[in-house]
Amino acid sequence: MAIQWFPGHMNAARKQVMETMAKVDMVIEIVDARAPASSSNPMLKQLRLHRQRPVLKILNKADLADPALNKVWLEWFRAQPGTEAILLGEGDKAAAVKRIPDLCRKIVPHRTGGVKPVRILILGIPNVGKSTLMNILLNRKVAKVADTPGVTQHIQRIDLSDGTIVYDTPGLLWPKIEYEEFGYRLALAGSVGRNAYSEEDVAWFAIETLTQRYPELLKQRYKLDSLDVELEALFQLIGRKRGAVLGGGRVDSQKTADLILTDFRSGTLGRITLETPADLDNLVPLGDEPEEDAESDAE
Ligand SMILES: Nc1nc2c(ncn2[C@@H]2O[C@H](COP(=O)(O)OP(=O)(O)OP(=O)(O)O)[C@@H](O)[C@H]2O)c(=O)[nH]1
Repeated sequence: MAIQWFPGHMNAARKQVMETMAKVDMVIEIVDARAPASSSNPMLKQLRLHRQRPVLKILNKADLADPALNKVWLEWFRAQPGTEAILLGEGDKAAAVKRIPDLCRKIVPHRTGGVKPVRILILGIPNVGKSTLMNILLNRKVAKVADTPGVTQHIQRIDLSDGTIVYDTPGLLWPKIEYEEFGYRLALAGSVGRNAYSEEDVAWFAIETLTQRYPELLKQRYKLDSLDVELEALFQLIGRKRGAVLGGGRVDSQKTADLILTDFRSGTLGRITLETPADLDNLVPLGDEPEEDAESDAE
């Protein structure tokens, strides 16, 4: 089934981004530190190969991500050709953001003679925290800060007082999701519209991921003695523990899903990163999965 996760207006924005890429010296891509690979735009890799632009990866919301994996991802990105990377979200964010223009001048030293300004394209998926960052960077309210994905709309050229030129783009997804788990991780992080994935499916994905990667955090938050039950039973148990119960004693699935997603997104569950660089070796592109269903149908 095709997933409706790519709103129509993003097509126009995508074309604009490709054109703007030709005018800039470098790219800043803001990714979600909780899912740094899933939130990286695959289009950017292709465009950069073509145009050879260096990139600064900003791993934002680092305060919500696993501190040990923050370090791992930082090193991993830095090992990629033409790539610098920083964490953002822990500690003094304003101070860290204000250092970004200097860092950009180091990344493109041929522009730093003072004659020509450094031109930067800023990219990031919806809800990754781009507006928040831009507001600090520009030191004035130019963009709305909101929780709803896709609020920012047009590419804006902004000239900073130090001569840097910033092209700010709307929160952007890409037309085709490459891997199923990438889509779920983005949905869990709150960057994909609610019409793409059901909240219940995303909450199930959250619990499944947590049982595998952060079982202790899951047990602690929901006061669970053991996780040694089927996923469905675990979901029900969490609903009961959190009081999401309907009149007849049935668990309110929608409310349970909502509670789990809110707990994850707010950091109440703890500092969680949904993927590691090692996971990248085991991905199966969507459409290339082994046809188990076809076999079982034939039986
Ligand atoms: N915990 C945490 N929350 C953050 C951080 N940066 C942004 N946020 C929150 O993330 C949400 C989205 O931030 P925005 O700045 O509106 O994100 P955006 O990328 O501009 O979103 P779009 O307009 O949808 O493209 C807001 O609730 C912010 O308060 C961060 O570093 N840590």
